[in-house]
Amino acid sequence: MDTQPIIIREIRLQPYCLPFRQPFQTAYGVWRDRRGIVIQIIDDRGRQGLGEAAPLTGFGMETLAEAQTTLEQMRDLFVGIHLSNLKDLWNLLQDYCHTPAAKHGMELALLDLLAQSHLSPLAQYLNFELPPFPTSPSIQEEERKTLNRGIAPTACWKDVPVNATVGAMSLEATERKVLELLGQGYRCLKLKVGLGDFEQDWQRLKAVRAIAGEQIQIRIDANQAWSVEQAIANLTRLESLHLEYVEQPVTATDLAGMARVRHCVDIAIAADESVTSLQQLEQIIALQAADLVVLKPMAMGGILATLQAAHRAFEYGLDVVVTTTLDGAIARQGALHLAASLQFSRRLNRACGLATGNLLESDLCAEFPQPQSGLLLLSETYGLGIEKLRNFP
Ligand SMILES: O=C(O)CCC(=O)c1ccccc1C(=O)O
Ligand SMILES: [Mg+2]
Repeated sequence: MDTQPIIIREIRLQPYCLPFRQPFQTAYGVWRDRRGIVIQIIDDRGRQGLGEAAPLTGFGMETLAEAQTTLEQMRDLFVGIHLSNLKDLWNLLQDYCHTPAAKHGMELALLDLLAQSHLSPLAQYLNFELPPFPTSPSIQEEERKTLNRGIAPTACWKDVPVNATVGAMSLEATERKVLELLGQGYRCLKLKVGLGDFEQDWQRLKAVRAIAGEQIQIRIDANQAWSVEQAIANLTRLESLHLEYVEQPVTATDLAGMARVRHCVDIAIAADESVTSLQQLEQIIALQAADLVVLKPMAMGGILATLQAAHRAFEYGLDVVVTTTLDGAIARQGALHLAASLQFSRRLNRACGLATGNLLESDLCAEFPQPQSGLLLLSETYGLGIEKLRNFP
């Protein structure tokens, strides 16, 4: 194994703008495109590491302009630096916590290089306990079946169960979308709610359960839209639909309110916007405000901080779901490697929110993994596994 340190020779920054296929609607409003910055690092041996910084409103992240400024500062400081391991990388970036998207992007490009220099896929590099990819098709088939039921009792990390993401849309459009997604083999659907009248959400969710049947998991995301009283009333009404969980029913900062909702309704509560740092996770634990946490590497300031938070959550008995922030292919691939490495530790056993690539009209690279039967497959390539960038605007 190549244990020589990597030496940063050049850092390139390239802004991008990727339109959504259809405007994506959440309780935050309508998103038409996704903007960010691609980070390309060349090391002394000519290898390329790729990262992506894409801040998003509502998750305590910096603005795009701030991310750009921070990345330019890093570019000027980091050329010539030697890195041998995760600890070096952690130390290099620990002062950049106030610009989580920029930190995420730089970290990911360096993780890509470190994993390549260790001749490992990133998921494996993140967790050296990981065995080589399972190669026997029979084993893979067995594991696939098990994963489709939402449990991962055997040591499989080659593919990750994912949920389909459905924006807030009309009843008819939701029904069409759900049929399409079930046809593609998804076993877990996540619907955005909380936009207008709860009556509309209720009709939509009832229709989705009727179409999907009881075997499909349905999770919903209110993106902070409800008051504590509304959340209790709405979720009580939804109990009969046997939802998997509700994400962020109330304001992110109202952890006591979220704890109250959790104690009043018979549906699992997931903290999302409420957890963008380890400190916030500790508060959620202290107040018993959630049953599980949704972790977004872009909002947490990188893969390593998310890994740390996930282990903390598991330690306290909270489930974890890794999701993207509707990013380009580079950041999605990073989140997928993280989810795979956590899945190997056998603690991550819920579908992750990583199947967001198809919401975008174009992407950062020509080819990226497509979910198959509700699973995202990892490639065996070293590092992040993205070889070729597309020419993007
Ligand atoms: O979880 C998913 O399916 C996709 C990720 C997602 O919904 C999301 C994407 C961008 C910003 C916020 C959120 C969210 O979960 O609230
Ligand atoms: Mg959410």
